[in-house]
Amino acid sequence: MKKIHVSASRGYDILIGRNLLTDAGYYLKQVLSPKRVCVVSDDVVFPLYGENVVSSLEGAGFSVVTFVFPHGEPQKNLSTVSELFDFLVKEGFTRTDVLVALGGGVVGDLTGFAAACYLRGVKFVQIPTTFLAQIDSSVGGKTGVDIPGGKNLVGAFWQPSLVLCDIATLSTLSPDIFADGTAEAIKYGLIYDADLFDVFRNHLLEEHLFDVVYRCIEIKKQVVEEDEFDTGLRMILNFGHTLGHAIEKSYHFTGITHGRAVAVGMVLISDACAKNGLLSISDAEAIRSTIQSHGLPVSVPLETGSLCALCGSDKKMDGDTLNLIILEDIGHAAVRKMSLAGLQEFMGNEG
Ligand SMILES: NC(=O)c1ccc[n+]([C@@H]2O[C@H](COP(=O)([O-])OP(=O)(O)OC[C@H]3O[C@@H](n4cnc5c(N)ncnc54)[C@H](O)[C@@H]3O)[C@@H](O)[C@H]2O)c1
Ligand SMILES: O=C(O)C(=O)C[C@@H](O)[C@H](O)[C@H](O)COP(=O)(O)O
Ligand SMILES: [Zn+2]
Repeated sequence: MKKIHVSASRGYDILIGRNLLTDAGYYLKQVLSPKRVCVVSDDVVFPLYGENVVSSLEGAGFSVVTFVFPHGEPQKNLSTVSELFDFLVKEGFTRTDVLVALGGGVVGDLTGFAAACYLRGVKFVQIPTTFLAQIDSSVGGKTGVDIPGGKNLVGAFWQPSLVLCDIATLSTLSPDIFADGTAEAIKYGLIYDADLFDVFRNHLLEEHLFDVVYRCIEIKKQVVEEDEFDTGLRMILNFGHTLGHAIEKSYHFTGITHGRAVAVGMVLISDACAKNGLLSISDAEAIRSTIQSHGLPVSVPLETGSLCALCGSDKKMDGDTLNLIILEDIGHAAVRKMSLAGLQEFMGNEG
């Protein structure tokens, strides 16, 4: 097992290993001493891993209740959060009790947001079970839900108290859901680490899975420690997300997953960077073919112009100015300020 510590407004450890779920109670007890724990999960993950986690927590002396909701992005909304609040009140949860998010990014984002708000803040633990959640969403404290107006538009920065990253849980993922995580892992290579990108370009992920998970978390830790509240460097983690989120919103958060939408967003922006002379054409081609070769889409049947028009609700807007994440080279991202009309032009649309 390896450990990464994140120093943030509230510091915490990320434990990365295999078969950690069985000892979840032990690890939780090292950092927290609640009377009660609420395990929040979805209806796919809980039948697979819920019993193991609950019995480990009970074995460590915690009193455990469970809140399980239907899986999928459309459930990452205020109505599910409200049901969770009602459940916690009914169960008499107090400020010293703890929420445990067992699942993918949907469960983690929603549980973290509920933890940030319930009684003005209770502690929570992340037990991510998708590739995406292990390398990205469980780390860094961005929590939140979607509203019809846009992706993750309601949320809070609320760091977990512990992250248990059990690589063994990835064995039950379908190839499609695994590929969603690959999109975010490729993102880290593109924005921060050209050698990491080469792992994907050369199809070495399977044999280096543990190292890739570790490296992605390490990159996220470094970025978050420098800019926890997303006012500068952290924006690079949003590479491909401005258009990706617009795609998700166009599909009303159903029919395309976050990882796939980000994959398309990264290809569209890389191509635009090449057209605008910021990135070489050969790099843009390598990005497209690498993403495609990992079972991810590189286009959607939507007009880029209409996607750009949806970018006004991007959280990187500053008044009328968008902070767009661009690539200057594989491994090097930058922030470029532009208006929404400028974005249309950058993408090769006149409006
Ligand atoms: N907070 C952040 O920093 C951050 C970062 C990236 C993404 N996100 C968010 O994460 C969400 C996407 O997360 P995701 O891709 O994990 O999707 P998800 O949580 O919807 O999980 C995908 C599917 O996999 C199933 N699943 C989960 N673990 C499994 C396992 N071990 N075996 C079999 N099935 C399993 C789930 O039930 C679900 O049906 C999006 O809402 C995105 O906005 C947040
Ligand atoms: O942690 C971050 O910062 C990220 O941008 C990671 C992204 O992969 C993630 O999808 C995040 O939720 C997007 O942030 P948002 O602020 O645009 O909602
Ligand atoms: Zn993302």
